[in-house]
Amino acid sequence: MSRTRIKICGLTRAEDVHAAVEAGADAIGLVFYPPSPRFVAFERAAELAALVPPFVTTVGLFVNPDPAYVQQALAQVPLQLLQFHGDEAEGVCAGFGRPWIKAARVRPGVDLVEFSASHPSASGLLLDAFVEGYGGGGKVFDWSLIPERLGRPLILSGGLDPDNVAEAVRRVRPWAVDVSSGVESGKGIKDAARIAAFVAGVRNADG
Ligand SMILES: O=C(O)c1ccccc1NCC(=O)[C@H](O)[C@H](O)COP(=O)(O)O
Repeated sequence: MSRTRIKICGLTRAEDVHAAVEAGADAIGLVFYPPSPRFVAFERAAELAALVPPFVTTVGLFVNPDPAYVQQALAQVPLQLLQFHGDEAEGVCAGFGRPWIKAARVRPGVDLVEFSASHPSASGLLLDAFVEGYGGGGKVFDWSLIPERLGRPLILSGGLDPDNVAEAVRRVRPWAVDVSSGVESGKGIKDAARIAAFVAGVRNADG
């Protein structure tokens, strides 16, 4: 079994990028959704992305973006992967010539098999809890709603933190986990000790 990959999302400060990389994160997420408290403008995002070493992936997160806005981001920030966290259709997500993942906002009644089938060229599916305001809500969803086979890499998110991530990894065995608020001391302010504890929890579950 390969190790569980780890993405730390919603970074806004240089010290948080360093903390994530030092702790062993595989990816960092930059939020390009202006209403979010974790939003970063392109200039700032480019500064943060410049701190990311080779073999750590920089992910750009969008919510129902105007395609021109995504193109601007790609022109100004070295993003290796796009994350669509709204209601974007396959045709929109696939239109940028970059690998992308699609977030499903999970609540009872959501058909994840159908959701997966309707985004066939996504590199992976990120499962997040349904919250008002799209994401980063720190809410856990019922993991038993995840079907046995979704046919593509699964990124588990939604309310993960240093205390519950080991159990989440053991129960779901996702390809990767994604965390934002669970490693924060305030909205958009990451806590280095919590990031390190989160990574340790994942490694503990990996065995
Ligand atoms: O972080 C935000 O503010 C945000 C806003 C709109 C859509 C998505 C957003 N964040 C998503 C994430 O940070 C993660 O991919 C994931 O949802 C985990 O969030 P959390 O439950 O806070 O750990």
